[in-house]
Amino acid sequence: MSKPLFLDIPPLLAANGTVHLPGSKSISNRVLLLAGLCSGSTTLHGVLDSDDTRVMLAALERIGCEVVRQGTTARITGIGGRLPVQAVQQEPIELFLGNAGTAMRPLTAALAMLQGRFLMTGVPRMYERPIGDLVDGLRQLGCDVEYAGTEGYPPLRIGPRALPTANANANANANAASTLFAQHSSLVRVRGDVSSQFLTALLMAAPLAGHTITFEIDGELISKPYIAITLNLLQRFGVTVQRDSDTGWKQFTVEAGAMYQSPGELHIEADASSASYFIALGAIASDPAQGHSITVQGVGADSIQGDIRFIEAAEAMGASVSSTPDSITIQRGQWPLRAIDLDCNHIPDAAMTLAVMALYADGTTTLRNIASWRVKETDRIAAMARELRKLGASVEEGDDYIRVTPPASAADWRHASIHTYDDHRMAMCLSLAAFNPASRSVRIEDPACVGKTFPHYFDAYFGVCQADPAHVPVLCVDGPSASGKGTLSTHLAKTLGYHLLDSGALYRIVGLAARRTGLLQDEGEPDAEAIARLAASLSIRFADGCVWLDGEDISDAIRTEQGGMDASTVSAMPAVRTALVQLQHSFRKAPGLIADGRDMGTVIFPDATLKVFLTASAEKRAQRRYNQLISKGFAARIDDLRADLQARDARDTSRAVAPLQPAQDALPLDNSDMDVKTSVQLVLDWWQDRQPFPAPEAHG
Ligand SMILES: Nc1ncnc2c1ncn2[C@@H]1O[C@H](COP(=O)(O)OP(=O)(O)OP(=O)(O)O)[C@@H](O)[C@H]1O
Ligand SMILES: Nc1ccn([C@H]2C[C@H](O)[C@@H](COP(=O)(O)O)O2)c(=O)n1
Repeated sequence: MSKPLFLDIPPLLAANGTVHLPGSKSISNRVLLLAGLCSGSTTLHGVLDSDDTRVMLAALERIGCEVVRQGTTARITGIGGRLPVQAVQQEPIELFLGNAGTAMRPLTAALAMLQGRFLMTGVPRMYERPIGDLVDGLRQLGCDVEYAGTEGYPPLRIGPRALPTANANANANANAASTLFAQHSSLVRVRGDVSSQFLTALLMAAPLAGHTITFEIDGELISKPYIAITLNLLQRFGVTVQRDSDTGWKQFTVEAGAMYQSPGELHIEADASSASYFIALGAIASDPAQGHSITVQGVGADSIQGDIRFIEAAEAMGASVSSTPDSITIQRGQWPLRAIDLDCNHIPDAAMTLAVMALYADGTTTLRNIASWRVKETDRIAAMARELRKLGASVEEGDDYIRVTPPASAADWRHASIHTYDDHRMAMCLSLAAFNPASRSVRIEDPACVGKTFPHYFDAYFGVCQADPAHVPVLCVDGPSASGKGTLSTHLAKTLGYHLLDSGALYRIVGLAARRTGLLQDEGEPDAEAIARLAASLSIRFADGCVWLDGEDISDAIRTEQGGMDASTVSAMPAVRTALVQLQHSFRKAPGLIADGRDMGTVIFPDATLKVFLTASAEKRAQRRYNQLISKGFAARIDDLRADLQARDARDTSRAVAPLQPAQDALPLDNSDMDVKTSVQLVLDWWQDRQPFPAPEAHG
């Protein structure tokens, strides 16, 4: 199945718990490149695993670095400031960099300083993000960078940098050329008011020039904290950047002889911009009166990231925050939040979160000096204004500011389907709108876009959010054995981003445990009360697609036909059914639940949003089960399987408690002649019909 089209977030009530954040994107991509330019190996711990770092790693491998990844640790063996011979060739090497500005800009600068040929490409939005000022800066250094599409924008074609000898194009002559170059110095003028990434890129590449370079900033340098990260990390890789004595932000000099030196090992702190969503979450929904708080691990008071100053802005809006060197704890302080008027130039990315916090403020919030929003993953000022209006807010936007007035009253909040513009930050910060006082659910379109920096964002978010169970939507799939409930339910859960309850597995586990302990035997009447006590005491865990009982993976053990019959036997015991009710209810958590079984719609979740009763002819079901077993290498006889299915159906249907039968309000679905894809789509259409949002449009 393709990427989920949307994620519906039910109304949320409160937030409490601890979140472990992924590594910083800004630091990860900088240190990956620096490690790639060094000699020798550098081991980086806590590397962000996301779209943007993946394109950087792939590019490093293509230019000749050795990359070994294990979890969040990466060992990079760098090229030592010089391309390996195989990378110096006539045909350009294409490097696809997606929509990763933190890869496109610094890689362009570094590669342009070297002696190879490259074609720097990306997604269509990347071709709308200006890069002309960086290219101008590189050309001042003798770099050969051409626009392969529109002037001023990627894609870019890079050729060997001109060196001051007659035949300096060859890598072999680079030593002689750089000796000559060391006697030179360059003054490069760089615009500072569009993106600080241009200066970052030039500074990181400067040691490759082989001579002294002074960068002079034209205009006011924006996003200075990002330059501070660059300077800090360059220092850790042995490169000192000298700064002007006036403000420190007008002139930067990298001396000839500066050379990258691997620090050997480096730990990357968690992403401060990603922390902003959880800082805001704490401020909005962690009520100290209920003993609630949100703790963010991995980034804190010692952070080198500029976005850590989001804390000050959140405090200005009323958050109560305390920090350790590597953690932040947040609770609700003033409520409603306080409206603010803030220059956000120092926290451009995290400031988007303030725009959503503004929905919960006591007046109009103005965020200023955010012109850079317009050239990010999308035009974030326009996008934010449009989406906040959908929720019921009044929004004024200017070239470099946004002004947000919350909905006048609870009744003015709207159900909104939030378009995310392939922008991870739009998806993450707008998820906070689900705490609205009108208990409106919020649809986040294309939720997978968070993969750019925080692939497991929604797991982390729902892991600390609480909802009234009555508000958590449930979709029940009941029906006889082998009708395809599990298959359908798994696809639905994946597509809707919901939790999955395989209630049959619970009865199978009880059956297995009862047989293992001798409480269930082929002969004699089993002691139902003893089996119910056993059921209540079991330590069951569903994780990583497996079923665990007391630490043992029993996924296969419960799937035998004997397991099915034992499950059917214990499931007919009223005491066993009662013992499992609470456990089944505990699966009902935000954002929603797909419940697969026999009595999901009739007994366990009678208030479910949608109930499907799935059937298929006994013949088809036996055939499917047969195929299933044979494909797993088990011996099977179709006649036996049909007989077992019919015996199980008879027992499940005729038992006194919670028999297998359609709920009165269930929609029947006979999939005897329907493939999986069609039945999944049909149920999704039924589901969509019951949502307050318009049907989504497919996206690429
Ligand atoms: N619509 C369908 N068309 C064809 N095959 C299907 C369809 N739905 C499911 N199947 C196949 O039928 C087999 C049984 O499906 P599944 O395990 O999902 O059934 P089930 O109802 O959950 O069974 P049980 O109640 O025993 O757990 C699987 O191999 C599955 O791939
Ligand atoms: N809600 C449920 C789910 C399952 N059972 C029983 C009936 C089945 O024969 C047995 C195994 O279920 P399966 O894994 O095949 O779906 O468990 C039930 O009574 N109520």
